Amino acid sequence: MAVSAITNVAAITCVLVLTYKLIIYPAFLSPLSKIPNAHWTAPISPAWIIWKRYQALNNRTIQAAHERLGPIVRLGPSEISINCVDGGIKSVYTGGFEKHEWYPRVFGSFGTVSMFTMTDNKAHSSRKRLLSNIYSKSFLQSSPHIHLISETIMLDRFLPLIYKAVSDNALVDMHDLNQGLTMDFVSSYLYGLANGTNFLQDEAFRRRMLHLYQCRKPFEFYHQEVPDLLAWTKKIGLRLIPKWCDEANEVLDAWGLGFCNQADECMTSTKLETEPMVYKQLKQGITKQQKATGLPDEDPKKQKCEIACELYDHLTAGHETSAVALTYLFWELSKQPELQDELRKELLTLEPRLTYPRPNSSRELPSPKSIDALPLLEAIVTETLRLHAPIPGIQPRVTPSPSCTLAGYSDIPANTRVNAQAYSLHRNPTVYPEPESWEPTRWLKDQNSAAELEERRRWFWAFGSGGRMCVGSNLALQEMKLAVAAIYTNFKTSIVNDDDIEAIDAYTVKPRGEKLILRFENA
Ligand code: HEM
Repeated sequence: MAVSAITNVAAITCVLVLTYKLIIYPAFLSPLSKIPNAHWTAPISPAWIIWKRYQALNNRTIQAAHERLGPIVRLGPSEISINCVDGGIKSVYTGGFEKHEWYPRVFGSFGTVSMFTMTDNKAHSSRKRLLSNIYSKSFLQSSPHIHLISETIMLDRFLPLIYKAVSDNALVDMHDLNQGLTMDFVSSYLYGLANGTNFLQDEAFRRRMLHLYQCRKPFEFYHQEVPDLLAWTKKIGLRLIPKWCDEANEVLDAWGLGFCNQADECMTSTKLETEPMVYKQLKQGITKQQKATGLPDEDPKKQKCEIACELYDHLTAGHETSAVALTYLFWELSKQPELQDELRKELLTLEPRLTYPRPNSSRELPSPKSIDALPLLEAIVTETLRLHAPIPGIQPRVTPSPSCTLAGYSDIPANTRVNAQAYSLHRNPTVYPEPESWEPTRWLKDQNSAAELEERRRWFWAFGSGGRMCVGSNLALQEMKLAVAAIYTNFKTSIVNDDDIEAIDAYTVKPRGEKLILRFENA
């Protein structure tokens, strides 16, 4: 009798403690309980947001919650979303909150981490210091390597393809071609022009590799949001991620490693065609850092994996994002023939012009600086990156110890997952009136006040902000502007098939239909 009374008291105590810990404290007493709930179950369970993520509705769901509840919302017992600059992205991202493990869980490769996937700020800064300079605007604009890459890709691959399509009256899948263009560009800079891809001219290989890369994406959810479930199911022999994803990973890893082997053979080259700019900078930097520690040289195999992992991220982050931005830019412009004419007028002020075929076989292109200075082109690119941000999804960070204040809410406990998303920041109607409308003029100096432009710039988050901001933004902008300038100097575009052009709801996006069929005509 006494024993059963003790058991009962223990059981009741247990229930009371659990009720307090799992319901009463998080829902009513935690400092997070003051933050508006995106869903009534958010304080006690992350299930509802995980379910939305499983259904690929993350970005839209969070946006709807901010529209209803304001600049800060609670998504789960220990997860919040912010949607403001002051007290929001300025505190979290410029303030250097560390990355959440979400990144290495899904994007890790070669058994190690890269600048993109490192959670620790110190290790990250030391890696970023090695690479910032060769991705800076001034370096890229005056780089003879980028000059040769631009000339080769534009004059020998991209423009001849479009020119031929016009002559043959053939249609062009611009989304497919954009991925070829950006992969050729970024891989040539990473590993050397002679070692990079030639996706533009090798259609079959391009389609195969892009398919392998894209086919794994629907399964990223499991790594990102339910890693424990993935581990448990694996233990009992149940596969949530199909075997062919592993096979695709193997092929892609071998491909990434192959680039590094080729680049390594060109380490001593100073020829523009073969010198592997980013590879060389990274390898020399990592070796120097290792020497500075005074410890023995790093195991060459380990170093190889570190470099392969880092550069594989640049290859993937670098081609996919710029390609999708170009797809939406061509789509928007193809709906507006008058704006194409206006842009062409601006492009014809370039010296020399980007005319194709080349007059007198000249290969000289206008300087990147002169292309960068064109206001309408700049406005068109910026507006595309606002409305069709290639990374519109959440960028999770963790709050620091012991606590912090965000959007006016104080005592937010350490280790709370906090996200912002460009999808929402770019849809603030006070900053961007009629946010769903693609309106390049909102970025023009002569049509907006300095204060309006400054505010729009502050909320513009296509490349993120702070120490973890995109390292490749200047490369992306330079190659995109060159491609758009080359096209609209010479051609007019119109839409033939844009079925399912609406973007998927994900961290990185693409059109649901994975195509954009355009007709090109001589301008
Ligand atoms: C329009 C094109 C691009 C867009 C919109 C874009 C966007 C972004 C964003 C939003 C981030 C931060 C992500 C996060 O913290 O979750 C990022 C990081 C990064 N991006 Fe880009 N990116 C573009 C092009 C490129 C290119 C061309 C490269 C390669 C050279 C590149 C390499 C990287 C790397 C390595 C990081 C990690 C940086 C760090 O953690 O310090 N990106 N990018």
